[in-house]
This record gives sequence, C-alpha cells and structure tokens, in this order.
Amino acid sequence: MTKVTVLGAAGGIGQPLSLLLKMSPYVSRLALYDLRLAPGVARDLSHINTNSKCTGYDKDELREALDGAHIVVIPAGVPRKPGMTRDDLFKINAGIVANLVSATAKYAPSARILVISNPVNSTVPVACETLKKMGVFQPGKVMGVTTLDVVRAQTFLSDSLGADHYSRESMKRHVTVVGGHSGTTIVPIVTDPKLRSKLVSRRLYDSYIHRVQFGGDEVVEAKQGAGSATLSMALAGFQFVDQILRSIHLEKPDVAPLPAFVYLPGIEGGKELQSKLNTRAEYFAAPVELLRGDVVKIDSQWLEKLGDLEKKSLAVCLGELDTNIQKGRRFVQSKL
Ligand SMILES: NC(=O)C1=CN([C@@H]2O[C@H](COP(=O)(O)OP(=O)(O)OC[C@H]3O[C@@H](n4cnc5c(N)ncnc54)[C@H](O)[C@@H]3O)[C@@H](O)[C@H]2O)C=CC1
Ligand SMILES: O=C([O-])CC(=O)C(=O)O
Repeated sequence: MTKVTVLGAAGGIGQPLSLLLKMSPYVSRLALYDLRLAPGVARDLSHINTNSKCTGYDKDELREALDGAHIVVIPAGVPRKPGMTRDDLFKINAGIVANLVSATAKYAPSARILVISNPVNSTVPVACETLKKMGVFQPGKVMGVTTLDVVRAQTFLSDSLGADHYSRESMKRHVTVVGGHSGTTIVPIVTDPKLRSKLVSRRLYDSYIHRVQFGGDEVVEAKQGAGSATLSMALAGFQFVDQILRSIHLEKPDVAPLPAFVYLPGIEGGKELQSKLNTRAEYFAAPVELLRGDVVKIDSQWLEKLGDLEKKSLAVCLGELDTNIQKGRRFVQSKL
C-alpha cells in the first residue's frame, strides 16, 4: 500500500507525471492536489484500468491530499519564459515550496519529499531549512530532482557521437550528471573513458557539455513563452519516483543509481565528498544509494573518473552553486 501525492498536479509537468504514476504497479493511492483543476484531472485518470485509486483535491484540501503519503512530489510553481533564468523564479516559487513542505511535515511526516520546482539549487535549501526550523528535518527524505539532466546527457551524448552507432539506450550506463540544476552548475560526467576520448578527439566535448547545461533553454525558446520542459520532465521525474518506489518495495532498480540534489552533511559520504571537492557548498547532486526509499549514501566514485574538462566544469559549478544555496537558506532564516 503506497500513497503518492503530487502537489501542482494540474500543471504542465503534473498532468503527464500523474499519468505515468497511474500506470505504476507500485502505487496504490494517487492523490492529486493543485490550486485549480486537480479533481478534474484525477477523475480523468481514475477511468484508467490500473489498480491504483486516484483522487483529486481542491485548494482547501491540502491536508486530505497529504494524509498518509509515502512520497510527495512537488512540481508546483511557475515555469520560465524566454529571457528568464531559473533564479528569476525564486521570488514566487520559494514561498510556494516553503508552504507545501511545511504542510507535508505536518500531515505526512514520514514522506519522502521530491522537489521539482525551480530553481532547484535554492528551493531544496528552502525545503530543508523549513524542516530544520520546524525541528523535523530528516536529510535522507528530501531530494531535489535532477534526473532530466541525466536524460538529456544520455540523449545528447548519443546525438554527438552518432545515434547510428551509439544508441541512446546504450548510453544509460556511461554518463551521469553531478552538481546542481541550472546552467554551469550542471556537470555531465562521461564515465566511460573510450566515449570520453571520442568526444575529445572529435573536438565535441565543449559543445556537448554546453548543450546539457543549457538544454532547458532550448525548450523554453522553442515553446515561445508557453513554458518550459514538461513531457521530458514528467518522464524524468517518473524515473526518479520509480527508483524510490522500487526501493520501498525492495525491488532492484532498473537503471543505474540516479543523482539527487541533497543536503550533504546529513548523508553518509556527504561530508567526505564536500572535503574531496574542497567546497563549503552543503548541497550537491550526485548518484545516491537508497534504502527503503530514503537516501542513505552519496556516491563519490565518479570523482576518480574525471577528465580535464570535467574538472574544469566542476570548479565553475562549485563557484556558483553556493550562492544559489545561500539564497535559499537566507529566505527561510529571514522569516520570523
Ligand atoms: N527540476 C527540473 O528538472 C525541472 C523543473 N521544472 C520546474 O517545475 C515547475 C512547474 O513547471 P510546469 O509544470 O511546467 O508549470 P505549470 O505552470 O504548467 O504548472 C504548475 C502548477 O503548479 C500549480 N501551483 C502553483 N502554486 C501552487 C500551490 N501553492 N499549491 C499547489 N499547486 C500550485 C499551478 O496551479 C499549476 O497547475 C516550474 O518551477 C519549473 O521551472 C521544470 C522542468 C524541469
Ligand atoms: O529550463 C527550465 O526552466 C526548466 C528546467 O529546469 C529544465 O528544463 O531543465
């Protein structure tokens, strides 16, 4: 019996993500909450002939939506328009995330909280600081979702090398993404040295890294003001939730461990990683080990496999990341 609640379920990401969750055999209750339209979306999904029960909740029914949830996914908030950075969304989305996370702590205290709302580099610190302030912070239960960067890193690697010889599917075990989730804080790591040297010898490495880092902008521009990535994000978000669900249900993951943006000092291997990176940034995305749906360990093996360009990208990432993190922390600390 596993209940998943989606907060922001009627939005561009929320709807397709809820559809994918309705198809999951690991979900028995699916609760959809939004300020508008969630009961309609839920009624629509409830006609699908899979076993889970799907219910929608209106604006004033947040408590009911969250009650007993094991996983809470948060894609609530505003998306970018052309010309905006993710950081431009902070003013609105930080408040939304803080409110939804504090309600989750009250009504679903043991839920894993998965933050999709941007800017992830700051909204995850907002979520964690909010929980710390309430005295209920459990570091292994709060995760920023950065899976879309991994999905893009795999797709674009295949595109760069030539999809005829290097299929997208075959890229799945050869690349991961660490750092944060915006621009130069996104650091793709090609873990297979043969593939990396192919990119370098063909002088494709810089353009590859750039495309992964700014893949979100590609979609924002192409949608011409109608929002940012929704369908690829729904798929990526689902892949991440699926890993948590499989872990809760003691099933093996079907993909390599995915990264998540987490609070390092609270997780095994986190402080070590911080010291190896020589950074004061307390939040970082790297592949995580799960136990019963919680993050129990952060991987730093990828550090030993870095090429020169990746080392350079990582240094740039760390310079920027902490500024984003401090912005999120200050937002919560400045509130009485
Ligand atoms: N982590 C990642 O990789 C990605 C993150 N995003 C972010 O996800 C967020 C959502 O994007 P879209 O779904 O495209 O936006 P959208 O505008 O289509 O949907 C957002 C939904 O959130 C709802 N909402 C707003 N405030 C709420 C509240 N207090 N409680 C409940 N629901 C609330 C809105 O009513 C709307 O239905 C944006 O911040 C976007 O930047 C987008 C793509 C990738
Ligand atoms: O670019 C955006 O604003 C949405 C996002 O995070 C992404 O597509 O990676």
